Amino acid sequence: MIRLDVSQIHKNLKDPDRCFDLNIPCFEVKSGEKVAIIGATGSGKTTAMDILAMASQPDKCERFALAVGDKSYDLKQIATKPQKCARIRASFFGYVMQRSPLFPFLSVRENVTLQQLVAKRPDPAFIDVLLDRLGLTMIAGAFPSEISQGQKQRTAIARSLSHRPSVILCDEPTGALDPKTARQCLETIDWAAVQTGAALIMITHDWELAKACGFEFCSIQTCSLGKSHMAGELERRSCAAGPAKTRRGGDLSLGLSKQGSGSLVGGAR
Ligand SMILES: Nc1ncnc2c1ncn2[C@@H]1O[C@H](COP(=O)(O)OP(=O)(O)OP(=O)(O)O)[C@@H](O)[C@H]1O
Repeated sequence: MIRLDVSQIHKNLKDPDRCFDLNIPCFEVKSGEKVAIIGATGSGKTTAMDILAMASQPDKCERFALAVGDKSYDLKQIATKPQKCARIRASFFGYVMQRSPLFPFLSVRENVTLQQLVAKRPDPAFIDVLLDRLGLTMIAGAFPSEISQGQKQRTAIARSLSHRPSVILCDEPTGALDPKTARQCLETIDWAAVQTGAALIMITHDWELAKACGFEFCSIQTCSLGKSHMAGELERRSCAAGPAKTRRGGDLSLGLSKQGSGSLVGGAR
């Protein structure tokens, strides 16, 4: 059983002209669950995902815990120890970023293999399967400068799945792909999650595809706290308390907050 569980997370981003506050009051995802995070552009989805993937540290955090089998990890503590943090992240997390950079001097296959080596879980046969499912077998020996943007994106997906992570996080993984290839990729991500009983979290603007692949939706609500001060909030309640409820109930809807900022409201399927 895998369970990622966070509460009362806060992150502030600011520069001289503006400020953005992200809050995650409560978010939990378990083995076999597939959660699609949706929200208007700039609402804080990537900021939230970076924190959940341990790629960025929150400013405040009450609880940040990962359970894998009978072991549990206090990620709040681990995040303060860079070496241990890197080990846990490489072992348990697979993160497909919006634009995941590849090593330019390694081939497609070598880029994918590297993740397994870092996680100390070499499995060339599993790489063969991933390359095949993602339509990359023909270009396995090519270098990043010799392949298209969509092929780079699929290589990044293969890399993030290759070490059989416990938590798979994908930030718009199919953004650069045509509809057929996008579906093929999402099905592969889903398949890999099922193989390992992983928990799957994905940011997407493609609601139809996510719905077709059986994702549950979870939205980031935004509001304006001043002229140049925005805030975003992501919440998914404990499954023990029942399925996540919408603030306004029912299906996905797009509304406007009092201050006039976009607010996207979603809920359980
Ligand atoms: N250094 C900063 N100072 C102030 N605000 C920032 C800073 N960096 C980012 N932001 C703002 O934080 C908000 C959240 O950014 P984030 O990338 O998480 O949004 P997103 O929902 O993933 O957007 P998209 O859908 O366009 O990828 C945005 O409104 C962005 O402009």
